[in-house]
Amino acid sequence: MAGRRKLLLANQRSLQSLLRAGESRQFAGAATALKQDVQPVRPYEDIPGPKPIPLLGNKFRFMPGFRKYNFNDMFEVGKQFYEEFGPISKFTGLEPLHDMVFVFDPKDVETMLRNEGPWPYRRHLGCLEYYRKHTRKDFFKGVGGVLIDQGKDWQEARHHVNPIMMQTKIVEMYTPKIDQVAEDFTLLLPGLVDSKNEMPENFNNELHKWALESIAVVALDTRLGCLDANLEADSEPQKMIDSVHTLLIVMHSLELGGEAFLWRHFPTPSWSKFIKTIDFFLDVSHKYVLQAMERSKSRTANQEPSALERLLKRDPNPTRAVVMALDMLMAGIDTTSHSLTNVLLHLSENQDKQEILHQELKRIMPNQHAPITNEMLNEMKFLKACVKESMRMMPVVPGTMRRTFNEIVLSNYRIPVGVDVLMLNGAMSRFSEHYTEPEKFKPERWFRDDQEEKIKPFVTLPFGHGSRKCVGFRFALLEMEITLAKMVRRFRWEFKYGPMKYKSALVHAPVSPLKFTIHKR
Ligand code: HEM
Repeated sequence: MAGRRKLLLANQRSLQSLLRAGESRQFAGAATALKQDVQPVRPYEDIPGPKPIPLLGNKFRFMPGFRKYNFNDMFEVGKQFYEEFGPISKFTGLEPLHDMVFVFDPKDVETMLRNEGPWPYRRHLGCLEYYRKHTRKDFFKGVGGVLIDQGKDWQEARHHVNPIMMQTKIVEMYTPKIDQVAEDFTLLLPGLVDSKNEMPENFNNELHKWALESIAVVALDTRLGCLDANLEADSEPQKMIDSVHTLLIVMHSLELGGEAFLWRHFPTPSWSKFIKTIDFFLDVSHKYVLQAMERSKSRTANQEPSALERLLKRDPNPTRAVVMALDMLMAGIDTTSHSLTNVLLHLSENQDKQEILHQELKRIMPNQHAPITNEMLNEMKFLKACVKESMRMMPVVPGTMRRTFNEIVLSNYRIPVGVDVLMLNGAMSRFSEHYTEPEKFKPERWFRDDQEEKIKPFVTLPFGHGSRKCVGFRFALLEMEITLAKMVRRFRWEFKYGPMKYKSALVHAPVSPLKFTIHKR
């Protein structure tokens, strides 16, 4: 009895110190957890995880010969950590990186995300920050942008961008333009296949072109021309396409690969390529932003301004508009093209679901070539469910990360300030305690009236959550839904070379050749 009272007292004391340490509102979640659970809060040191060794910490685990954990596949790492250590684990000794805590319990995800504070901190790309804040500070003059800024600067940037990028009405204005890009892309498909109706090995590049052309419509207010036939090698669209390809490779090398940290000391080969490529991106974006500024001067009152013109209206500093355009190009290409690939793969593996989708599309789009409107999209319930289900099973961003800015209690462990909490929602979305038959592609589970499935919050978050959620998620969905509708309305898709292999780089990407077979309907 005395021992129990002691525990309760300790519990109350730790709760009081927690409440004293921060704003009481922010610990509401933790407080409820503590009241219900009489277990004393355990110290950070007790969280299980791979043991660091003197001098090298846990960094040796990335060296050849010591790779017990498969860091090339974040889903696999998640599974390995969960099976070895349980629902919470820590990965320390990674300096100069901060300690990481991996969580797999939706209650912890909720506590963390409800306590992320006014300026949620997500670890950002060091090479991009260095480029904007040091290498080219002549141009950026301290403007970092939503991708890399933190604190008040980040909040200020989102304050300008949210009312434009996150507003359904503005996003819906883009449907005809996004539809035109999707139409141009779909018309190219029959010309890409070989005599067996198979896509080429590098179909991935074609999808990148589509994603670049689509997001440029929003970010740069222009059609770049990436889908034009016979592009000259030194034409702007071809150079943009090549640059996207180069950036994806070199940024991975600078952030996670062989040159990570080295570039801070001397200009490594990837760093030099990175500067050359991103300077080109900067020049192109600057040019189109200046053109939009000119256009907006001659806009009449009855003409709707574009998203870029609205951004410039809210904040006439063109540097901010250029930075936002760059962020959209950096964050909106491979994410969208890989997500579309994944839906096509899931539909190829599940021909019965593809047929249900085809029937829905035939009903809503009796004329294959007629433009898709917002009203038609709203009717495409099964299509939307297919996209959601595919993103549950294979999200391109396997988890959400937040750095603690105050002490917090997760799974009854005290987490100190400055720890990167990685919420592995991708792995959680495949747990049978959260979904019935989680390994099965069942779009119907997303219907509200589905009797078998009651969707739990904080499990599946492919676009993140809260005030730092993906700023482009509405545009990403619009692009994917319109293009998928056209692709499945006109062709039956098959993939004969599965299972697809994946690799986690900056995003979790399909890496086997995308040799889809298409059959004209
Ligand atoms: C299917 C495609 C996409 C996926 C799965 C995706 C996913 C994500 C995720 C998970 C985050 C982090 C959210 C968080 O920390 O809570 C994010 C951030 C972001 N995304 Fe996306 N994204 C996609 C497409 C796009 C597009 C098309 C754009 C451009 C318009 C975009 C722009 C951004 C930006 C700028 C951020 C940083 C936001 C901030 O830190 O405030 N994304 N995205």
